Amino acid sequence: MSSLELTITDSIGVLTTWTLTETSLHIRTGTSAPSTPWLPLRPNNRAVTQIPIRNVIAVTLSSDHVEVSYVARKSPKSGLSLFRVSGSPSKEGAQFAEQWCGAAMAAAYQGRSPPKKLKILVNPHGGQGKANTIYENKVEPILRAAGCTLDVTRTTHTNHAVELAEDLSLDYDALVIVSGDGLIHEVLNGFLNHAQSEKAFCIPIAPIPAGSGNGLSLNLLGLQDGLDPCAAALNVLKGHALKVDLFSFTQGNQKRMSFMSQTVGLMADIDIETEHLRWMGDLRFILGFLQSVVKLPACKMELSIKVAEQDKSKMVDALHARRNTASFDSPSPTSTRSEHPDDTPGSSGETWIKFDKPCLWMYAGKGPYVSRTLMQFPVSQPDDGFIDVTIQEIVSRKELLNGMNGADRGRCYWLGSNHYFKASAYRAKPLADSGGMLVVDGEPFPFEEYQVEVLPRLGTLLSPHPHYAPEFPLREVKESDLRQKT
Ligand SMILES: Nc1ncnc2c1ncn2[C@@H]1O[C@H](COP(=O)(O)OP(=O)(O)OP(=O)(O)O)[C@@H](O)[C@H]1O
Repeated sequence: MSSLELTITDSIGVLTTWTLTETSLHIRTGTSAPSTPWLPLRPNNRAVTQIPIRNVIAVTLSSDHVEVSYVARKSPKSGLSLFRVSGSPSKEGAQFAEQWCGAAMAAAYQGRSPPKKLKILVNPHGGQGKANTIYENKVEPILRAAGCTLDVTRTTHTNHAVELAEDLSLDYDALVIVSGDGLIHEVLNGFLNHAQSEKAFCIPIAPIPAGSGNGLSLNLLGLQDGLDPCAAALNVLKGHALKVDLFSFTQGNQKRMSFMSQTVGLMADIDIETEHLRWMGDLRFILGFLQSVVKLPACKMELSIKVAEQDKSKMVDALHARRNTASFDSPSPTSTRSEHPDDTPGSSGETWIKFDKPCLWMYAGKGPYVSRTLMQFPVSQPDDGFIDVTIQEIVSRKELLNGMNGADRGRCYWLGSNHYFKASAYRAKPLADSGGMLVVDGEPFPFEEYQVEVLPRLGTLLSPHPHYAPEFPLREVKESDLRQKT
């Protein structure tokens, strides 16, 4: 597309030029000045405002009035906010203005339409208890500017989201969840019991970070945007459907869904024991970690893991290969039954291994970040058909603290005492004399025998990228370096 220029007189009578290119919208008032991509337009500002086209939310034309809504940063380090700029095209330009607005919307949404009908769940109890304010002040104005129809429910009790998801109408374009990871867990479990379960799992879920860990949002949007509700709202409008593997979690005769993690041992203790510090946001996990290191509790359990890969270098190579070739594809219903029913050891080149040494923790899951401070699964991929299973051997307090330095960049991946497997299934059995906790997607479960199987590509999320956003830039770090340079 060659650039399209529209001349507009703004509300205070200043002549401006709006130039549309394939990648951005430039708004020039008066003489040009150095381009400042993050600068919002202010009256009498003579600079050029350069808006990435992805940040444009709506372009409307009514009688002789053109309005552009977009998100931008007030400063390079701040989060995104909603801005509007408007004015009147010259009389001769009225017809061209219509053409220009159509082209701008087509560029802004890459030829697609913004979602029309959204179901929104707001959990007033999530994280620091600010979900309502976050939704009303930041998210709703952006979704309204894009012309979406919003059907909002505030959850009133635990499992309310399960009940809502069980009966969810299938005609929503997306389900927006203003909370943390716990509410997403509830929604997926509601879908499991939906009368048209497979279709329900095709409704794309978009998280808006208003919980404590917000792991899913961090994994979809990255560290800079993952905790920014406006960036997450932009993802609701612009994200593509990304198919992700989910997990079937079976305990006794109870089957549930898990999408993010299961953990036992020290990491589980932290999650539960810092519950009352929810007001601290994700800092509660660091505080909990330091408290737990003093106790250094050992966890005794028997693990059987159906391993497909355990070579750490090969897993990194596979991750980078996937990032280079990933693309979006159209979602199709996927069976809720496991594709790995065959428990025969060695089936499909996979081998069951046993691990029963006491350990500090076992953490299994999908998505690099479980919270901003912990990249627990750096080589995780959305739909490789595997769950990443990690086991931290018992090490000294000093070694543990050293090893966790750089945990936000996945540095402990390379620790020799951190066993890392790509698996299609695993079973965990707590040993009789051991008390302990089991946490699934951040929620407490009975510390009893359970098993997990991967359900390939069952879930659907909205994502700006066809892969997880966070990068794992660390190549192999020598064990000695891990010990010394911390
Ligand atoms: N109105 C409510 N009152 C009390 N609890 C609620 C209410 N609505 C939902 N819940 C419960 O709040 C819990 C916490 O929600 P969620 O996990 O989304 O936030 P979080 O724990 O702060 O974030 P994260 O899981 O990202 O750390 C969920 O288990 C959910 O069942």
